[in-house]
Amino acid sequence: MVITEINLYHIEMSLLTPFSTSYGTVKDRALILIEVVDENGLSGWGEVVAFSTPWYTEETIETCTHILETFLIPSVLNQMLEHPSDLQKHFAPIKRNNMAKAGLDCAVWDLYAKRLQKPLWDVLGGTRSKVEAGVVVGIDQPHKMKEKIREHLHDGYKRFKIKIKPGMDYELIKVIREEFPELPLMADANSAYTLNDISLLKRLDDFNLMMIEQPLQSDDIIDHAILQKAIKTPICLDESIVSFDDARKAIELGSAKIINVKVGRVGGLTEAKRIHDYCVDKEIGLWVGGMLESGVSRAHNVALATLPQFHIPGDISASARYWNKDVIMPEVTVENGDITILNRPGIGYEVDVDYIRKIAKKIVAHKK
Ligand SMILES: O=C(O)CCC(=O)c1ccccc1C(=O)O
Ligand SMILES: [Mg+2]
Repeated sequence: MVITEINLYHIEMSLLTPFSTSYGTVKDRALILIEVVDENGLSGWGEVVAFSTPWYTEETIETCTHILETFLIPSVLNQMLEHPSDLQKHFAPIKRNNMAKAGLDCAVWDLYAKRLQKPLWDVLGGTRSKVEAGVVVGIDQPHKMKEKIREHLHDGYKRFKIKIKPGMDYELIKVIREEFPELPLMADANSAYTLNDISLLKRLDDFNLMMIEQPLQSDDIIDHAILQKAIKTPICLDESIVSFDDARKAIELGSAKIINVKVGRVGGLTEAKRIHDYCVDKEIGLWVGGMLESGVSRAHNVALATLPQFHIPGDISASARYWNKDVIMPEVTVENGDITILNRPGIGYEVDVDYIRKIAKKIVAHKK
């Protein structure tokens, strides 16, 4: 296939409820939707999930725009690609900038599957016809967090993640556990602790959490290995894993028993699948993470989650959990805690281009 045109749609959507983590709060979500068009006029879609500020990783929407327009798009436009994994050699001279790469990678995977007239989940090697949905409750007053959990339980979600931070940890989880003793519960610290907090982190073993996500700093895989030896709760790494090699090293060191795979963080579906395949042999638990993203990226996440090692329900919730109106048709829905896979070519959901054009702050077309 030859990509003859690449369009960047800069959009902004307001979250229905602000989302708070140990780093801060997100309310208005800026995103870039990427459309790649082939020589036959067929389109594939991807999304840049970086935030406006570098709080989660070092990338931002602005750095991604720069890297895409100056390096990634020129390296791909009008090149012959046999398979989406051919992008890796075009990306190789450009270090990191994974969210910029992932946006393009996902668009090319969607296009590739559409050209084959096959669903993306099938082309990726998925084996499930539905995926289990989990949900995240941001940091808030404990009674409000419990209220949210009650609502989401009612909606059927199968795994509950709460955000924690110093001062909102032991007592918070305790009050939640008192009301929900059997809840499949986990906590995400977004790097808010250090090894100085080891006694507190040990005490969290009291709560039978499914896992604790990214308790220590992003690059602390050695410290995470020390912590994992000291606590019973399985450690799940998020921010620390930005590549296949990071996953390999963290597993080798014993820094985690579980990995949260985010397509954006690792640079696309090709790298995500490599991590997946490695973790099958190593018996590492896997789930698909979320980035408060639009339906385009949610659709890619659903496809990825059909791969066999994704046994744990991910941060893949219904569109309506985030947005008044999503950019795909139909929206992603959760029924009895499951998202049913659509058996249509590519991501399976239709992108609402009219709506995107209407809300876009800027549309930039690239062709030679
Ligand atoms: O998409 C979601 O439902 C929320 C997922 C989430 O927790 C998150 C959202 C934005 C940035 C980082 C994280 C995280 O997993 O740490
Ligand atoms: Mg996380």
